[in-house]
Amino acid sequence: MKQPHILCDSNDIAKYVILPGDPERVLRAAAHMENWKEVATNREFKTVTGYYKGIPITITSTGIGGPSAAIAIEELIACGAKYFIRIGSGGAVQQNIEIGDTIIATAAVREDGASKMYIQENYPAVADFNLTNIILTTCEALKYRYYSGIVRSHDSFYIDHEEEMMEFWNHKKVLASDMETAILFTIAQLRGVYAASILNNVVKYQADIKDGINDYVESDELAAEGEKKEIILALESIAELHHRNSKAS
Ligand SMILES: O=P(O)(O)O[C@H]1O[C@H](CO)[C@@H](O)[C@H]1O
Ligand SMILES: O=c1cc[nH]c(=O)[nH]1
Repeated sequence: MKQPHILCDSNDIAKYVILPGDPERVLRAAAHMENWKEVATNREFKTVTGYYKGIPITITSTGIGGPSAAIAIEELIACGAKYFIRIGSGGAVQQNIEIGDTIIATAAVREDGASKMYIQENYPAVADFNLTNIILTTCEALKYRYYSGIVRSHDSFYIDHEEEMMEFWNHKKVLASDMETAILFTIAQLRGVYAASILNNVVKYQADIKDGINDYVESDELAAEGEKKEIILALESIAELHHRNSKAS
């Protein structure tokens, strides 16, 4: 049965799934795979399935924010997906994080609305330890500059107290903001699938968000390089995970 929003069924979806927000990033990531084909595109959800080092992998865009990400994730799970790696963009909440740096989330502050519709706020949004550990060791091997720790997922860009809010989370050692990591981790824990999240930093801490996003849209070289790194990191991590899964079975 085709799922109502992603317009895919279980024949279209691999066990390993990569989740960018942006549908255009799906195609840029697919360019690193072999024999891929676009399975479906509907609204913000673009799905391709192909192979990386012979391993079937699906890439689906989630769109912006928790509600659309939740729809994509639930429908992908209904199609049999088991492992999810988000490849997102984020805004730094710490001064030392540069544009294009890689952020590997261990957990997310649930400042979004969608995850609260699923379960009360004291339920933690945590990354899958095994999958995240593979990403960390793969990142070390690739020699990417990276940070690992807590991120914050939110629902609103242009609120009046954005600066104070950033300062608050800066003091709480949060690394970066995005909009989908919290819902991904929450749903994965509730449904018994495995999730991790990699963010490419596209905005310096306390820089004007709009300028940062514009730089990104204008393909700022560092941000584009950061995106390429997160794509390769996700694909290489899935290759390592698959290798371990095959040995264990
Ligand atoms: O670039 P993506 O993966 O969409 O991620 C980030 O970018 C969007 C906002 O500009 C939000 O979806 C946020 O989480
Ligand atoms: O600052 C930023 C940049 C990307 N995504 C966010 O959620 N925040």
